[in-house]
Amino acid sequence: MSGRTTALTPPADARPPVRHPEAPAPGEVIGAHYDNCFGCGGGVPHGLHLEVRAGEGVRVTAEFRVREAHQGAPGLAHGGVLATALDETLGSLNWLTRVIAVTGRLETDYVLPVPVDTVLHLDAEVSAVHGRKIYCTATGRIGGPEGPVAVRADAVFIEVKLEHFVNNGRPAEIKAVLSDPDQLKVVRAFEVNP
Ligand SMILES: CCCCCCCCCCCCCCCC(=O)SCCNC(=O)CCNC(=O)[C@H](O)C(C)(C)COP(=O)(O)OP(=O)(O)OC[C@H]1O[C@@H](n2cnc3c(N)ncnc32)[C@H](O)[C@@H]1OP(=O)(O)O
Repeated sequence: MSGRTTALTPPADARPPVRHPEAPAPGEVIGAHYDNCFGCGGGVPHGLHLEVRAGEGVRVTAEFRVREAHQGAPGLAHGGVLATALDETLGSLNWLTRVIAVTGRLETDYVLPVPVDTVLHLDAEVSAVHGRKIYCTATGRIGGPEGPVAVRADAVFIEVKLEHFVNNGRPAEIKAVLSDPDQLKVVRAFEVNP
């Protein structure tokens, strides 16, 4: 990290993140948390369809192919879409800690333009935890997992309870989720870690 706002710097008494004993094994694909999620859901035709894998420790990797629907400038990915890819990858870290958290702050650096059809190789990790604040970073590389960094982000996610979604989501979608057995498995994964 460099030149970051104070809010993105963990305080001195922050602690290292803890991988949950039931976290997906390294290399395992972390499935979509919601079919209609713009970042990972299979039910969104123009979505990112991000495929995320668990890594070692509290780390994930992901791939995202930029498609025509993701353009900003002609032939280039929209910056907001790239921020979404970083945000979604960071959000997937929830599955390694089994702590449910939402983005509080996301600061993004755009280093290289990303053409349509490029595969963005993402990785993200939690660097520190302080109370409900989860400090994390992500990078997106092009030309391969070891290629040059095209985008990167530092973020603070804030731990929330399931009520955050139940109380704030549109009732129709909440009702549908709570009556879907597959979706309930996602909810239960977090209920075991209150
Ligand atoms: C039935 C449903 C099934 C659901 C199944 C599971 C679904 C799993 C979905 C996962 C999805 C992931 C997808 C990708 C990640 C998104 O995109 S998440 C969506 C984007 N983010 C949001 O919508 C969040 C909107 N913001 C909020 O709701 C509220 O501001 C927050 C973030 C919950 C915080 O509110 P709050 O709980 O009142 O927090 P508060 O007590 O004021 O502060 C707590 C601490 O956090 C710090 N803090 C608060 N806000 C910030 C901030 N913006 N920046 C820095 N620090 C902050 C405070 O300073 C405080 O620090 P301490 O004083 O403790 O040191």
